[in-house]
Amino acid sequence: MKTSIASVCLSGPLVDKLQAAANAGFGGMEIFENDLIGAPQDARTIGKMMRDLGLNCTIFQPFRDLEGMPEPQRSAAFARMERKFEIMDALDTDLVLLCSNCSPAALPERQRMLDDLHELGELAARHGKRIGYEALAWGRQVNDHRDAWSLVRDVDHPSIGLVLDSFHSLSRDVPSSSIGDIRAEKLFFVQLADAPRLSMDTLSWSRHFRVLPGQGDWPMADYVAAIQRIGYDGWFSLEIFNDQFRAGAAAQLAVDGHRSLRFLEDEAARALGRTPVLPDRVTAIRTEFIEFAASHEEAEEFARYFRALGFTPVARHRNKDVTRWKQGEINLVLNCEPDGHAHSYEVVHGGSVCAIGLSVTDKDAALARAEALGIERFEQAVAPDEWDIASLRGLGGSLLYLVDATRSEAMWADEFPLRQEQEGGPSILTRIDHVAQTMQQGEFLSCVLFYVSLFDMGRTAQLEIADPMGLIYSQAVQNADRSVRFTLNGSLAHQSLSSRFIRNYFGAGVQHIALATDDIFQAAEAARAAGLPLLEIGPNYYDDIEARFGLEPDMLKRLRAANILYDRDEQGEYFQFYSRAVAKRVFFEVVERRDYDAFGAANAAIRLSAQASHRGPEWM
Ligand SMILES: O=C(O)c1ccc(O)c(O)c1
Ligand SMILES: [Mg+2]
Repeated sequence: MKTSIASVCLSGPLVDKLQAAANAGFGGMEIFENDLIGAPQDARTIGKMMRDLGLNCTIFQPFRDLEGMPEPQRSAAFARMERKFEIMDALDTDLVLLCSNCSPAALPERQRMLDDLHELGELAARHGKRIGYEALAWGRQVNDHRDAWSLVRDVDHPSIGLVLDSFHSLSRDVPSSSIGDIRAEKLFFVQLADAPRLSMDTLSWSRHFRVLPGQGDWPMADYVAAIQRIGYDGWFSLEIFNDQFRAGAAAQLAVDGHRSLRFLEDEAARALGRTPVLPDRVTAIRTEFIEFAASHEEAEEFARYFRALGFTPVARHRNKDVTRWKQGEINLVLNCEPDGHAHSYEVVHGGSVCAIGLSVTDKDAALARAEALGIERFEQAVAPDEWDIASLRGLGGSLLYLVDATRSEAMWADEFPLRQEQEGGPSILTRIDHVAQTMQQGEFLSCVLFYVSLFDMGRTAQLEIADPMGLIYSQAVQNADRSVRFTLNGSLAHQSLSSRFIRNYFGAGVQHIALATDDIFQAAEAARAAGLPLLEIGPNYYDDIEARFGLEPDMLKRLRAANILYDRDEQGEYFQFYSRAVAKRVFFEVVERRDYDAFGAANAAIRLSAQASHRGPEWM
């Protein structure tokens, strides 16, 4: 796939955009006229810079309001176009994007539009240029690619072709099967953007909420497959207007953009029954371990929490100051080493989760896919007798370890041979239910793409959760059997819990870990008896759920006594309680699911309120 990105997607001065796109591996860039107008370099210099960076100028855009205009606007538009051809010569592109007319003056006369496009084709041909005609979703007369195609087809001029833009097609639910009617040699250019499903006018939606393929809700692979099926082999170019991206780092967006196109190319190849271009998406079997980095002092506090939650320190690492805590299937690793990644992480963030270990069906295939997606590997020195566990750079500088599921037992036995205490009695907590990661709002979409492009995971809808100090956005990524789930949270509000976490923590990271039990009441009682500091829930909540769910008095009493939150939907019931935060950074949740698949979103606001009452130096 020939990959391009529009200059408008990226933040910063034009030359920085060029550099970011080239570094990320794009073969071309669409130059937006405003980016050029604002640049201190002239068009010829920009054109030369692009060539030096190996970037094609794939299209110059946008040109507006030409076809079907009355005089004198009509002649003025043609004269304006002729001037643009000079800029295109300097930029070294022969293609200009003509948006369907949005002017109130545009006349609803098809023959006039055909005549104008034909005359434009003649003008362009004289200058060695081509015109790509794009139906904007809010165009005055033409707002559907089928109508744009019928004009292009009937004008039948070699210099007049079509531009498809997934936003305009999919925001109006134009069926992708209609692309089958388009002749490949008349399709001059393709622009791609995904978007969340929103109900708003198409112009506002388009100009503020476009996202990268894979970050939104649309069937992008079907769209691309339909285009490839007709034999198109030209550019696929990201055109993402997004307020967050404009405020973010160009380098990161360019890397994510390139990743999104690789992912999409692979999905489209699979949809077409062609040879995939990437190794299969990685099947994560379970969250094998959570690794905490801590100073000796903070390690004691973590250890108190682990004990109170029912964990036992079962073994120590063969060479290192690292302890394996275990309960049921759950492994927590507490790392107090004086150097290495965990230590560096601890120095920056304080005692916290520095790594997550996932067991996967095929670690080598996982690494190959990660590499093809431009996901950075992490390597550090290992002693000759230690396992070199493969790891990737995850969120906020933390690590994501990948272990072959068939070898995980051998890994534990080899790496942690020094027995400590015996695990006693049946485990109350059985497995890791989900891991909650908090990040800046600007990192959110990048993180979603990381998980869904690498792993065989889907996304839930994005939810808005009311924190007493502002909205928090939350979304989960999870695999089909729900054995691995991450919830992602971000907020723009300065004083929301998410934002305070990021400030206090110096970056994005794991904010809480949810552990599953088959008996929430037993788990809550055991935690209380063991002295786990619990998050207390106010009385009004219990009055509310009594009224909402018609709970039996006895059940209500038990929930209230144990600070357990409750939810119910059409499928089942959910029970949850929370610890206070260890070292003011990370807290634990215990959940029992009874045929329930969600995360208790209605309770999140209650939890946030309870935590907000611990603001100040004791802020969670
Ligand atoms: O929002 C716009 O005006 C606009 C301009 C150019 C495009 O290619 C497009 O898809 C939208
Ligand atoms: Mg477009």
